[in-house]
Amino acid sequence: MLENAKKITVIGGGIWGQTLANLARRNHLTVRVWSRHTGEDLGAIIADTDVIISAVSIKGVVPTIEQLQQLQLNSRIIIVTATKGLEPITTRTPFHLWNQAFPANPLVVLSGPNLAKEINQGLPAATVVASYQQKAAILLQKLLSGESFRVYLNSDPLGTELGGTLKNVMAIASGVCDGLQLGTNAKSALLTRALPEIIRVGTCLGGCQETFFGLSGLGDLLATCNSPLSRNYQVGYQLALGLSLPEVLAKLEGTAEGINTTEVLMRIAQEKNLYVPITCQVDRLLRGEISPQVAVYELMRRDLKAEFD
Ligand SMILES: NC(=O)C1=CN([C@@H]2O[C@H](COP(=O)(O)OP(=O)(O)OC[C@H]3O[C@@H](n4cnc5c(N)ncnc54)[C@H](O)[C@@H]3O)[C@@H](O)[C@H]2O)C=CC1
Ligand SMILES: O=C(CO)COP(=O)(O)O
Repeated sequence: MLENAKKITVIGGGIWGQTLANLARRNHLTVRVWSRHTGEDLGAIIADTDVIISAVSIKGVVPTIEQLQQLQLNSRIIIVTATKGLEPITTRTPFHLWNQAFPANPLVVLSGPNLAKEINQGLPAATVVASYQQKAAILLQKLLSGESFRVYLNSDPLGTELGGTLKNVMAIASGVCDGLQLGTNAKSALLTRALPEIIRVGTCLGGCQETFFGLSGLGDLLATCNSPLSRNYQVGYQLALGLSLPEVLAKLEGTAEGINTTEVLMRIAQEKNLYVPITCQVDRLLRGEISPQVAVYELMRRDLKAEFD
């Protein structure tokens, strides 16, 4: 089959990059993983590649793009971005950054409720590939789908990406909620109010409302806010147990993107005058300005309002 002849390069040797590489290998594709620590020549690796999957954390996106720009990337190569974060200087999403750097290349966003450890165990999961270039998304769908990994198509790359990015802030809040043992009512209220906050920001930044009700929005919100496997959830949970942020980060394996996303999102919200009450309390908590208990109190004592406005 044509798809089986495709060569894939995964950039980023963290757990998500390795997981995506394994999914492609299960489909008998030729996959190489490049990370800044391997010392291998990236130019030689991508010379005959058909697809580049970027699975670096947000702080690696600009350096990775700059490195590829020096290699004169062939415009037939499909670029896939799997990062969930906001670039701190420009406040842009990875989709914007990749699109600006390589406007001639087909660009696909991959995002969904995808806790890497579960996928590595072969447990069933679903994800979304979204692109303005439908052919590229369809190819990715074929390359990565398998018995335990179901890939859906979407034509809203920005909304797909923003769902996965913004829910990380809510996962921190959810970890706090569970760490403080606030109960099921509180957790349900938090997650239900988190979704309109995500939609308010996500649609303002260009995503379609419908996308946020799908796998990459509500789906990923539920996965990350309910699982101790989520690093973002762990940040909130450990803060609620009384650890300081540096203490939490010293123990954390891998990247909790929600910490940076909260800070960037606060700047976006201030600039665009967006109402983001949950993000605001997470921000103050991460800055060490308030305790987890005060964050809850502040959310509960806000002015009373209509549910939908
Ligand atoms: N772990 C998971 O379950 C999932 C993670 N993601 C997203 O994928 C991205 C990567 O996540 P993980 O692999 O879990 O994180 P990780 O912390 O395990 O790996 C991060 C990777 O980014 C690279 N990197 C960091 N800074 C860099 C720089 N300045 N230059 C070049 N490379 C750099 C690191 O070398 C490493 O390969 C994050 O945005 C995360 O939100 C998305 C879906 C699932
Ligand atoms: O995005 C994820 C699951 O979809 C991974 O969550 P964490 O980055 O919080 O571990």
